[in-house]
Amino acid sequence: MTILDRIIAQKELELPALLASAPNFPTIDKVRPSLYETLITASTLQVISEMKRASPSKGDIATHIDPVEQARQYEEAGAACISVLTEQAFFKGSFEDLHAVANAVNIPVLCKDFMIHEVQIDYAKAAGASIILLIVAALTDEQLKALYTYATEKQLEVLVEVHDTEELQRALNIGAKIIGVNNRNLKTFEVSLTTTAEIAQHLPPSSIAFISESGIWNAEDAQFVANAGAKGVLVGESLMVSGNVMNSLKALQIDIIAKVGEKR
Ligand SMILES: O=C(O)c1ccccc1NCC(=O)[C@H](O)[C@H](O)COP(=O)(O)O
Repeated sequence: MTILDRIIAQKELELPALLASAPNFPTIDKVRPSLYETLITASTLQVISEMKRASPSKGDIATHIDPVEQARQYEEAGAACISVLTEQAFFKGSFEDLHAVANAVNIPVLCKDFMIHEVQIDYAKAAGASIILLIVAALTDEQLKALYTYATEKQLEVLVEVHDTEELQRALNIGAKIIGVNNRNLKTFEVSLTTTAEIAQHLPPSSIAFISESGIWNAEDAQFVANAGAKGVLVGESLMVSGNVMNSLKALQIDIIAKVGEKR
């Protein structure tokens, strides 16, 4: 069984409890900017900054950090979006973290979880997310389409995550507008930024907002994925352990103005 299989099995175990109750978070009444619009109009690499306490590949990363304080620093440093890991068993996150962060900031907020059922999207929305993640590798084509449609009908944006060209095609088939390449192989934990460069070559010349996820530590990494065509990066561990969020995040916001005729 791969780690992704184990996480999905855990999600299936948790579904009955979610289905048996309704989300009960105080309403957050905020109109957030569209991440998609921010990405396709940006002239600097946009940073989606993640609140990540722990992970299956690294164990505990930063369990002591307060999500609201971290989120405020991300927003102040110019993050385009805040990703909040809500998965509990493997990442030590929660919908409560998501709600607290969504309440504290005005930028887009991504519910980073392993979605397999509409009820999880209901919880994400109720907790204040403006974006959800769908991982192609975790879903059948039917599930992917159904969850994508369900989320967009609820006025949520959707980040569709892929790791190879076959998954990219499946994301394109459902009309995904924001596509993230995860540089981390969720089956082996191997991280390689060349995954972004390889998959970018298969992107159609269209207005897809293309993001590179995982393994981004410094300006050199940011430059590498920007050269491959990324408009944004999703960054967790390096910002969680940096000790200076402002400097670390700003270092990633490199210039990405495309030359005339160049495909980005
Ligand atoms: O991070 C993991 O170990 C992991 C394992 C299995 C499934 C997902 C996993 N991470 C989720 C993510 O996609 C990352 O948190 C995110 O892209 C940020 O990555 P990083 O900057 O390398 O912390």
